[in-house]
Amino acid sequence: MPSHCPAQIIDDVFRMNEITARREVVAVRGLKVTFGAVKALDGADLVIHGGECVGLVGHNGAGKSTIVNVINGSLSPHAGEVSYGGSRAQHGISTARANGVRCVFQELSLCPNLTVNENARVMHAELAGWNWRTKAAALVKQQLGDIFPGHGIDCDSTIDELSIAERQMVEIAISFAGLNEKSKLVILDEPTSSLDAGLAAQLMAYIRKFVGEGGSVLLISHILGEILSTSDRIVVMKDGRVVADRSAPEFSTRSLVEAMGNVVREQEWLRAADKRDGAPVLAMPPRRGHGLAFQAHRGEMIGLAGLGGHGQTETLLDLYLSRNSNWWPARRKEIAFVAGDRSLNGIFPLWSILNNLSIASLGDLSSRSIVDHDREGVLGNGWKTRIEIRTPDMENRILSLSGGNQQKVLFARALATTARIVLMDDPMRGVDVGTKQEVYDILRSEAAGGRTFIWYSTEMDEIRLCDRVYVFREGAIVAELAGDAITEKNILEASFGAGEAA
Ligand SMILES: Nc1ncnc2c1ncn2[C@@H]1O[C@H](COP(=O)(O)OP(=O)(O)OP(=O)(O)O)[C@@H](O)[C@H]1O
Repeated sequence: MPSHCPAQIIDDVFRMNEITARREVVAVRGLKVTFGAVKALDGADLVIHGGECVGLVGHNGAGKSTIVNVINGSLSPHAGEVSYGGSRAQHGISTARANGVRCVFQELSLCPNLTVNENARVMHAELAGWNWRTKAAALVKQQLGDIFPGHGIDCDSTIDELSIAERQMVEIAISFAGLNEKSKLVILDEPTSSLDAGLAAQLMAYIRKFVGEGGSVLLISHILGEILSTSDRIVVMKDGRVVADRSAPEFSTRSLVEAMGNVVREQEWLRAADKRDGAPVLAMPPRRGHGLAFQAHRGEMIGLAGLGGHGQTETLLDLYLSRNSNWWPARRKEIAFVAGDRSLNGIFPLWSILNNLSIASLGDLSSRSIVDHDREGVLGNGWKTRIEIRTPDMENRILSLSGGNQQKVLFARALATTARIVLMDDPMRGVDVGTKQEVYDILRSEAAGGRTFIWYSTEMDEIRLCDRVYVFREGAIVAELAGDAITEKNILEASFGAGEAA
């Protein structure tokens, strides 16, 4: 066996890394995909090399998920080329998988009635043989621990027993895991949409480790901070085309927003004066008999903060039920709800976009139980323009919309009602920066007009927009912050219970 001096070994390692880095993992060129009148991809090019994290950004409906569906083999382009590892092969899901392409979809795709370990078996056919359960359990446990140390997920639970954040964590872990062969390219479409800041940071750190070891990641996110901090290269899409493709340090938040075709707004969010005069419009005693009570006043924007899954969604549901009967629906609802898990609780998948939007306003749009379809159409077109729902026709099926555009419909459904209180369960999941700015303005003006918003958000920037914030820990409210006391530091301290021991 030849002996090598240490310098030579280091040289070899460097050379190997360079070869890996230049290796083309996936390349798509001149892709065209149309859905009826919509050009989802209009000549898009994208090349991903070994050992790099490519950030992919663009407005809702820009074509990001469509390009992903072509890369993972589930959608055949109408024109263009797809190659894996530098060579063209027959396009399809099995070719993509054989070339190490794994994908975490925006709409999570785990089987809800199977356990975590059984889902791993579905995704990894190589987990075969009489002891596949033991192998699956070891694989998932190890991968979850590597990405999300201290996760606390029981892998024998069925998926429907897990929170939306835990489901997202499981799907991410299963995609990175490899029994015989590691994944070469992991595509993450909005991977942090349901993760709180701590879990998102763990994932970003793992992505850097994975690409450092030669793997590749295509990271799609509307949270520009994580794109800028984690990617080596950033690709910007607009209307089905790639409009910018540069190394990450060449971008700033401003230049990214501009490249996406949005105008950067500098204006400061001025918090309104304290609105806690008069009787609260909504109140709830301390949850589980401990912690603080909840109160909301007319025109207040109240944030629910804390680590994900600590009782925020349950509080929203309790508040909703406190004003709604399950068995006798009110004609005019006092309270509207924007659901967090859009595919599970939000959209009616077989209905049109318009019907999905108007469903909560039918009482207002009808007389003698007959819906006035002209007024319904006006309502739909008004919101289509107001928050830019990208579709040629509101009569199209809701599933023809991109994920972010579906989310806008859910948002419009609640805002279009006459309800004076709006509960929002992380409603901006997957919504692009430009639209977010529009929506923040709408919220601000509606609150000034006396509407009350109760807003659970996993994004610190959104929590900072609120007048008052309740921080949750272990199912109860542990802190109340108002005005200038709403800072990331105070929220984190309350979330982790820092300072209590002191
Ligand atoms: N199955 C479909 N039927 C009809 N139109 C579709 C279908 N899938 C996607 N589209 C359209 O193709 C365009 C691109 O959608 P895509 O999902 O790729 O956007 P995206 O950039 O991923 O958006 P988002 O940020 O909201 O996820 C959109 O206009 C969408 O409405």
